[in-house]
Amino acid sequence: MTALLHDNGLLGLVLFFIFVIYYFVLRAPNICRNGVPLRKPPNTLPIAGNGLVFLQDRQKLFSWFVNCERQFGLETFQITVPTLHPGVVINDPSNLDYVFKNEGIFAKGDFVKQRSWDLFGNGIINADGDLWKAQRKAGSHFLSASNLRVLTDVALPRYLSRTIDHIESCVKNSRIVDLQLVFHEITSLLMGKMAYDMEMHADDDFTMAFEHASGVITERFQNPLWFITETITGSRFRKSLAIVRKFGLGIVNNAMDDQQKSAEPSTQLDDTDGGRLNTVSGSLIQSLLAALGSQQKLVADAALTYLTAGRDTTAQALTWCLYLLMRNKPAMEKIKNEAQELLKTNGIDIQQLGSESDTSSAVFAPASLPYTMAVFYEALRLFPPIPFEIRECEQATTFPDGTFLPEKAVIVWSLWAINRSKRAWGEDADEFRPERWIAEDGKLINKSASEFPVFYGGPRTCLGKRMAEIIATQVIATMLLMFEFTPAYEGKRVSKTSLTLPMKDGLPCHIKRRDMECI
Ligand code: HEM
Repeated sequence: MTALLHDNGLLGLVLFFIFVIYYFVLRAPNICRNGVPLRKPPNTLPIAGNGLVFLQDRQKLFSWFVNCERQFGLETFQITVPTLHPGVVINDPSNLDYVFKNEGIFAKGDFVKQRSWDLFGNGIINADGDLWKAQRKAGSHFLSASNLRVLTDVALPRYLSRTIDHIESCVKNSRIVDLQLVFHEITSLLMGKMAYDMEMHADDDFTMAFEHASGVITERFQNPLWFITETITGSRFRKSLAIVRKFGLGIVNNAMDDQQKSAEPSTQLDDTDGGRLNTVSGSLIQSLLAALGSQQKLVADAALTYLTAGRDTTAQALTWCLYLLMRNKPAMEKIKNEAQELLKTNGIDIQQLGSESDTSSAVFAPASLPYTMAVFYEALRLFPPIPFEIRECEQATTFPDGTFLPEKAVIVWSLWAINRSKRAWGEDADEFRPERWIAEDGKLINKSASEFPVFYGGPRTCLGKRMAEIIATQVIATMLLMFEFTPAYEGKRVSKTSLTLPMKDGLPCHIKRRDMECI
């Protein structure tokens, strides 16, 4: 088809569109519930279907999903997009639960894989079967309880202290600080050291290239003709991919060198902080190498997928969290008071906060900071780091609500819209109200994966939820005890096009050091 387009220009294009319309629109079967075709969103066009909706800017697309959720409620509705198999949008938790529990039926499928292949290849997010199992096992080892203890006791205090030094020097020089960059730097240092034994930074060439490539991959999900438009507009994308691939192979080569160097295991037990961190350093990439063998490209795909899964999502969640807090001073105060009380109860001197010898990490655990966790969860609700999910039916099936899905049907759900459902969250669903997460006994309310699917669910549930929660509580509590933040921008912030939810133009802030004597 592509050759035809190149050789015969306009004629090729016309034939191509006829083919598309015939194959994907006129031939497309209607999806039914109890024998009745599903309803379609208003303004669905005869041939273009809902294709134009998906070409819109992402904020408009988010709003479209929210409006549909408010109009259809739990009812599953049909969407059609030229070049795609028939699709449905789901909002009903019982359907979501069915998807989570039947991952053999609902796979990423060709639709997702074709678009994300250039960036993730066979990395865990795209992999099925044995390849998925091997990467999941390697990840479970990396995120074991003992490694997470090294994260809380050694790695996070170390990198947090470095970040605080950086913020303090900006404060002294009255410089504006981009908090998105700050959080990205913390998670880059953490993941770089613990997962790959590498020094990684938020503003290195690799990160910039990865961000650009992720934006282009997302556009592929919105633009049905991406494979044509990219031949014209894709030169920066191809350069970015080359940088990302080179970086991925670099991680693997380093790890292979380390493997050879440490072929003779040391018999000395090093129980210092540095020693404990060194035992974890590179543990993810080493487990991936052990699990996947020496296929360098595959190991590099796996490593890069873990990097975006863990580093970007967590940094973005923290960014939106601080964005919401700056608009809600009482919530900031409550976090500060909660953290301060905890330090007092445990006899920890507040003056040592943020130093290399800071021991607050031992007490700043998610379970001890319910209000801080409530704020984090409320930020995840309003700004889910993975705002959309797409799956494809590997075989025909029927949802619990009676919707029959033929093989290859595409299932879409928008976390952005589900998390703003007035039916599920009340009339104030659009508002930031962390208290909705606190039960009468003061503990955090637990929601099932299908009610609050930000970390996915079932066998493929997010492996790093605990890691993200630990990082969030420590970082938020420490930062709010030490500093006051006010926005250095006007109006609202929005996200930029990406597979995840980075904030467009960052989160520039004025920061003031709190007088710790007076706290
Ligand atoms: C707030 C932070 C985070 C959020 C909201 C989040 C959310 C998610 C979601 C929605 C998925 C399913 C993605 C899909 O398959 O389409 C996922 C998968 C995954 N996440 Fe997270 N994640 C977070 C942090 C982390 C961290 C810190 C790690 C650690 C490295 C991590 C590792 C993974 C892995 C390995 C998977 C793939 C699981 C599988 O397919 O078996 N995530 N995450």
